[in-house]
Amino acid sequence: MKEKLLLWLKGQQQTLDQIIYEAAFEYYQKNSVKANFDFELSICQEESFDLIKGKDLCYDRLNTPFTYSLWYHARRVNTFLSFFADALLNTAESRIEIFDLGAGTGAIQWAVGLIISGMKAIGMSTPKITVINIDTSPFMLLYGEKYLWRHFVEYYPFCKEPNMITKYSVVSWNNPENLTLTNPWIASSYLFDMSDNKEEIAKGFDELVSTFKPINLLLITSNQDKKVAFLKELKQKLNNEGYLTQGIYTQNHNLLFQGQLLKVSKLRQELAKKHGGKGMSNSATWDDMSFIGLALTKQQMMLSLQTGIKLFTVTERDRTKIKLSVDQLKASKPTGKPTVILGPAGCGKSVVLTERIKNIVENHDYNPHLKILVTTFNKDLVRYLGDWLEQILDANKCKREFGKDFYGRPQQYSYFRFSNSDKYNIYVLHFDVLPTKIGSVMAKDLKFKTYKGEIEQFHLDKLKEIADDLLTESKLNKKDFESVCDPNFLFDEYHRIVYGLQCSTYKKYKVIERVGRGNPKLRTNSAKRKFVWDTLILYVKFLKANNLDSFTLRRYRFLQKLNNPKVAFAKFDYILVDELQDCTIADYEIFYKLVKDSNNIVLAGDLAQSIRLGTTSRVPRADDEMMKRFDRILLEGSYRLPFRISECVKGLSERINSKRFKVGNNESGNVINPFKGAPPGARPLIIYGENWTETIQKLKEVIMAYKLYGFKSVSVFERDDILHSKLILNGISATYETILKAKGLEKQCVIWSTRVPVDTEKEIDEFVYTILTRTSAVLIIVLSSNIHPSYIDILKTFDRARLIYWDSSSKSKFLELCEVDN
Ligand SMILES: Nc1ncnc2c1ncn2[C@@H]1O[C@H](COP(=O)(O)OP(=O)(O)OP(=O)(O)O)[C@@H](O)[C@H]1O
Repeated sequence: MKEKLLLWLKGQQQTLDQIIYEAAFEYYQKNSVKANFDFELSICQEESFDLIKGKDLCYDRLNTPFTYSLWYHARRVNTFLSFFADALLNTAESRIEIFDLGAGTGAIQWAVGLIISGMKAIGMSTPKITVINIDTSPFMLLYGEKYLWRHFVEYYPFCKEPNMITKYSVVSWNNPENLTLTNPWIASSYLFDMSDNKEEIAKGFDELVSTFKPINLLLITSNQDKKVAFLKELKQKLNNEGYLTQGIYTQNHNLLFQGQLLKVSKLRQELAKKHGGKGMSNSATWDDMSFIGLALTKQQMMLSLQTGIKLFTVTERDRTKIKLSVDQLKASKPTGKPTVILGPAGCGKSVVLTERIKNIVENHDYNPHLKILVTTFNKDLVRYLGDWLEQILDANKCKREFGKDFYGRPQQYSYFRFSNSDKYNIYVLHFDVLPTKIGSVMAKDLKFKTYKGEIEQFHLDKLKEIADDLLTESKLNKKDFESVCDPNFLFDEYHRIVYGLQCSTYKKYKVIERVGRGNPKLRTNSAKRKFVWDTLILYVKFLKANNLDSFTLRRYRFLQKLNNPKVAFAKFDYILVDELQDCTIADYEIFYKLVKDSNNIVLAGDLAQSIRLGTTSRVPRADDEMMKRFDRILLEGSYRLPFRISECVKGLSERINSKRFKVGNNESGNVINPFKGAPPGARPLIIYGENWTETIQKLKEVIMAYKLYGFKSVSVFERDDILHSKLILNGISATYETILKAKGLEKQCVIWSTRVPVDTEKEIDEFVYTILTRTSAVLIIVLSSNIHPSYIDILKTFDRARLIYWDSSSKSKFLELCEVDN
């Protein structure tokens, strides 16, 4: 029978060539009209050589599957035929579910479809087969389904349902229809080829094998020394677990199909003539010289599983479904010691904090006397933390109540009250409302100013006015003092040094070490320092005289009250703070005064996202007397950022760290590293348009194409209202964002517009880094012609192999800005 089947299969060579050609031709006709088609094609062609060079191919461009199918698809089908012919002829099962991990354009599905068509043709009965294609690239899966497979079943109609059921899933498969898995086989095609995280993927693969207990396993990898060595390690492990090696398939193995794909090669040559592209004119062949395959088998009890399959760890937004990692779990256990949890953007600090609260509450068995404060510096994050707590706390044992403003409108902050409790047990409050909500410090608002921006501007204008007047009066040399008259500098100096380091007297201020403040430098005891102090004193006097305050002044009054032994406060049993990078030493002092036992303070954050305090931010250190006993926990890897984006922005995160050392703050931030099991996702996209029409047109195309990654709306950073409204006018769902509002939160598609400079001079790196690390799926960077020089410096830190230029003008502009030869 095998001979007969092989003979039938051999006869299909030309038909398969024809199908790949037809699918590609249809794709070409539909897509070659696109403005960036030529550029895309040539880059995809160039990038496909990365595979040969042993580098990672990212599979995240529109045309990647098209060029891939014209070279690799046929080879892969050829590779898989021998294995599946052996396996299908030897099985007596009536149903088989094949999981193809790293399915790409679906070569396994083709091989299996061809074999069962052949078995049918020679009169054999065939099992009913379900193929579940799982891949990290939605582009590859889409091309496999909508082009290749659609044409394939026209020629091999036996492969339609019910004989063969095909499914496609990006990254993981949840078994949405509760399919009963009776006889799963698992194939992993080139899954362990990713250079950086193959160990982690192998770990996940091992878990899959023990969960699904597949009878047949097929592992395929590129035939390169390191990858073969890795495969051998894996083989050893699986052998130890009882899997027997059935066969090793290499290029020497007798491949069924030989020679050239004539139709496909002809198309390649036509494409080369019309569009160019390195190597495009080369003929495609059926030989596969570059793989090694390993088939394993284990006879075992069949299972009836209804579970799903997870290829990578995907960002999970539903708090109840998050399975914490071992490190996260460890960090979430209350230790009876003050704790600092540090880690890069998206490593799960907020997840850990909420889990720790749950543990505390459960350890105290929802005791109605328990009093916990959860606070952070961003209103929306306060809401988010409250939502997460609501999801994981026992709804039968506590209820949430939202705070209300003066007019009774619900606010983002909330409280949890346990059953049988006559007071709030958990306070989830924005830091800026602490003085008023728990310190009874009256807010002296600027009644005539409504918006936060307006209020801030009022303070800046006042500082400028006071500094200028003082300079004129004191007859100092204007030029020498210009830098210290900058109202932004004065505003920050007041918050970060005078309040932050609690310099209540000039005696202290004149000599204090202003760690991390950079320029302008103020020598101790200098005339400049005295000038700054006098200005700030006049400013505070002005506010007091006019019955006004600022958020810093309110905090200061709160701390004064806490320091006053005559004022009694009902203290908290536990205090947990998210985004510690926004805490000054004075803020830490507030926490110390508010907690009954300083062992019960937990702080979490990331100094690299320090957009308020910049390089002055610091975590409690061993040399701070009151903070000596802090346990430090470091979490690693970002669950939020797709692998490729982490790789791209790593240089920027390293630069932020080294900058801190340069200004004398030796407390380093956390360099971002992709979480090893994170899905690759798409690389950041670079777009440039000569004018608005061109920019919006390109953005529309990109958004349409990359929606495959699952986002519905885009988030426009930073303060670019024109871009935001133009997108809305063009029917694109978009939100207008500022990083002060969005820090600590995440968005599915971030657009960073480089058109508007951020309104801070010093923390640009931290600002932009925080913007770039908000995305959980897609990042689009829109270049502009008059881009701020600091933004150019940031673009220069990007790993260029980890960028997608949308078209040639976007590429030229990027390289021109970064002064790199095109
Ligand atoms: N173990 C996990 N499994 C799956 N998803 C996770 C896991 N841990 C965290 N996440 C997800 O990763 C994202 C980032 O988590 P979180 O907001 O806690 O990170 P963070 O360190 O606080 O980020 P930032 O520094 O930006 O504030 C969230 O969507 C969260 O649900």
